[in-house]
Amino acid sequence: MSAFTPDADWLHWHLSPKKPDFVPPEGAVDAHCHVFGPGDQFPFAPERKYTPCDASKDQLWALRDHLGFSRNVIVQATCHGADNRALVDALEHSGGLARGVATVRPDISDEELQALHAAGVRGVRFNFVKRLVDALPFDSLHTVAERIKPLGWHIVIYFEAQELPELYDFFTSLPTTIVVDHMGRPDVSKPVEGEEFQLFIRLLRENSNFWSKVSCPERLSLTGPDTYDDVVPFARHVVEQFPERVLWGTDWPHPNMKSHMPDDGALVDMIPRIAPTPELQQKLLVENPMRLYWPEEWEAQHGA
Ligand SMILES: O=C(O)c1cc(C(=O)O)oc(=O)c1
Repeated sequence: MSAFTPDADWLHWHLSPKKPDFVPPEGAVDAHCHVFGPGDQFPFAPERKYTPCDASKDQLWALRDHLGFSRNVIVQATCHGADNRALVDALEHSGGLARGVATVRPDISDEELQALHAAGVRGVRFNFVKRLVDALPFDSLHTVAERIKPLGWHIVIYFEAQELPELYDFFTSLPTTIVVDHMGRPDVSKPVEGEEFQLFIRLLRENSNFWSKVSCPERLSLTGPDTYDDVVPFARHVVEQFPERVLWGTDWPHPNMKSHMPDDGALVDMIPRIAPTPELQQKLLVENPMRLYWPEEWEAQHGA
């Protein structure tokens, strides 16, 4: 029994996802997923904006194996605030098959940063989605960016498309590799070639340090769960334009989904629609995440 009761409208993650028809290439990485608690072991943060159901590391490994993936990148969920204990515990019990993205405050000590690095953390997340966090001032974020840069870490940013014009200059002032969550959450009722999404494309085109996750059709789609058809042209465009700078993830356990809970196997089956060739699939699922999260291993096998 968890010490926490999930929000009344909380949707539990899918308990019996289908076995995907698409078989991921050997060594595929689910590069965006979370662990929640368990709450009685790793309490949710007092400042959280939602209380989820538990989603443990062992449940994540079971999903990884079921979907035919080999590794995970676990992103610190906002319900844990800057308390990275659940993340670190998962990384330390992953047998080297998971790496992490943490949330840190500007006053974190060098020792704490080193301990996160030793556990497998390779990035920090800056969240600009107002329903999820109280925003930190840009100065603090710059301080964090300068603190983590010497470790070779990158920054993951989460924002919604309508915020990009205002945040654009701040984003391009950051000094590391930047990974954008969920394609910057486009409004998919607007055209791929329209002004809003093209600003995001410009961000990637003009700044070679920017990467994108082509994840979360379940959050972005307006047409619904069967095929998520309306998201496909956006994701495919990004994969085809920037094949060396894209990542894919399940987003399990899908925090804050209200309309439905996706079947993770069906999400995997979307991959060939957004990355239609074996070459693109290999980059999206293996080469790119390995270069970013396990560079020493990748370079030892393939050269820099
Ligand atoms: O859209 C969301 O609600 C959401 C939340 C979180 C989180 O709470 O960390 O992470 C995500 O990737 C997406």
